[in-house]
Amino acid sequence: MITHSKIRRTGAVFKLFAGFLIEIAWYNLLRRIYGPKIEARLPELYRNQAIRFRETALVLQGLMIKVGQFFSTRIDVLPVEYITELALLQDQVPPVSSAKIKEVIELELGGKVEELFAQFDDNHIAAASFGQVHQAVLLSGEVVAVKVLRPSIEKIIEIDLTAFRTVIWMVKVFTKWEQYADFDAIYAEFSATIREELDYRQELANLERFRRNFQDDPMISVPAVYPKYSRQRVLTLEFVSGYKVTDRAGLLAAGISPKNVAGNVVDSYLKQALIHGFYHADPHPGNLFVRPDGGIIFIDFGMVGRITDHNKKAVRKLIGGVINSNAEEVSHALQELGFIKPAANLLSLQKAISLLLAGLQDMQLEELGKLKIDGLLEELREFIYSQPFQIPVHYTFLGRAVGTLSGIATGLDPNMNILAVIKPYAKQVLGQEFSLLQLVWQKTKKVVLAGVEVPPLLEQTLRDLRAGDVQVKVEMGPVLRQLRFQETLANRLVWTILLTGTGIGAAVLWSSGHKDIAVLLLYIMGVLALLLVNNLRKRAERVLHWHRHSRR
Ligand SMILES: Nc1ncnc2c1ncn2[C@@H]1O[C@H](COP(=O)(O)OP(=O)(O)OP(=O)(O)O)[C@@H](O)[C@H]1O
Repeated sequence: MITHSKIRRTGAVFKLFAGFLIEIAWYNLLRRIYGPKIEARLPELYRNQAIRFRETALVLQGLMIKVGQFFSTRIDVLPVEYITELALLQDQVPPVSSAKIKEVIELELGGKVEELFAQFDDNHIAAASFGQVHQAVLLSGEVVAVKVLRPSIEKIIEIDLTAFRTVIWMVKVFTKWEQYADFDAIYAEFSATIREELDYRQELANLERFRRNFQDDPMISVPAVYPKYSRQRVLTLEFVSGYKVTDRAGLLAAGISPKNVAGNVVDSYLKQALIHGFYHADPHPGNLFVRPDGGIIFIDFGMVGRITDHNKKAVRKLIGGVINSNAEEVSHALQELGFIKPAANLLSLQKAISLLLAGLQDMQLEELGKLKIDGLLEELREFIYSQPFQIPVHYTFLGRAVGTLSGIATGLDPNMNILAVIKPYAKQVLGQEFSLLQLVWQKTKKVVLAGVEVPPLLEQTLRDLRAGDVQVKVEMGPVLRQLRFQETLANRLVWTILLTGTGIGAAVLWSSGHKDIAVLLLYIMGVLALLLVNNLRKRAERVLHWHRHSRR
């Protein structure tokens, strides 16, 4: 039985993540003592953590399952041991009884299920983290998929969101990971997206918008919707079927070319991102069906992403800059898109970009055509980490979609030629009469025939490189440091209140017989004390560091 208790849910999440952080701190300490040989223990540590995460998620359900499923596709974020364990969450979500599901339907649609539908299958088709899907037949004879929110899921999710806020707070205080990501902004975006997913009216509107965007494209379709049978907690859709997009053998046996299917999927995403500015943000294989003609049916519009006109313009600038090998234009476009950290040194960055562009230019046309999407993503990721880049929060979902998509596309067509797929868009998106392929060829030819042509900025960069002068780093201004100092006092006060509060709470609960909760509070108090010590240590280190610097 899934618990609705705020204390128990928050306690379990807190305990799990506090355990993770302590283990990581312990590992780091061991590594400092014993050196790199200790790294052999990492896979085991990750596997154990992932198993504990999965087990807790299956007990708590709600947001934990969603988060686990979300990260199970993020090969770019989590180690493979995590991915393998979390992937099991896709098929292990415990279902709700059909009686409970029918109660929700009857409350929402205002009638008896037997009167609303000619048939309703008590066996579910899918039990997802937030909802459950059942097949049914309408009185008019259409076969439909009825998607129903789990009972009380909204309440559970609100509790879990608060628990995750606590985890973020813990990560911010206890680790230095904040330098890699703006956790507050990610939380804000994540919670807004999650709340949208809890309203099927929103999903219906998203689906209709997607349908309109693709009305002239015969290769992309979505199920019909039945608004009369849809409310906030119930969504009734045409029942669709098709081949699984990852079933290469099945597609081949049915005479469908996996290469064409991959082309259709990638093509539809280029349209979504570059032309419509509205994309399906959860393209996992279960949400795509392949039609017998190789076309794609998209389902599940709970999570969508939007790209503003301003950003679309910047993307065009970016593509133009890459094609013309104009590092200045590329860096400005990246800046407009929010990919450059505010304190970055733009000149150094432009130099780094011009190196990258020159690398692209040096590449033969054939090599460029053979670039595989996942290889490209890997290189891009390394580049992003080594430079003053940040991934703006609203691209977190696009990043995940692209990651999942590249897995699907390369699975279907390992030799996919990205240029051939992107080519038609270069013309449409840039609004100019030219062929990307021709342009790249011209550039490559120039380089190949005339020897290495070095643009002036690159020439300077190469000189700087030799002189060891290319360094791209983030500079934190003195103002920020000042602000941090002022935060310290307020933080101390919060710490004291938290520690005393938990202590008093534990004593009261113990004396009133709630020993298990009191023990949990004492546990929390212990972790808080550890955090406080760590926090004080970090501050002391920082003060010492600044003193040393200010004396220079
Ligand atoms: N219109 C439909 N026709 C046939 N099957 C459907 C339809 N809609 C949903 N399903 C089935 O139900 C499953 C879950 O549906 P959907 O992805 O829309 O729900 P969800 O709650 O958003 O799940 P998740 O969060 O796991 O993506 C699908 O993978 C599919 O098997």
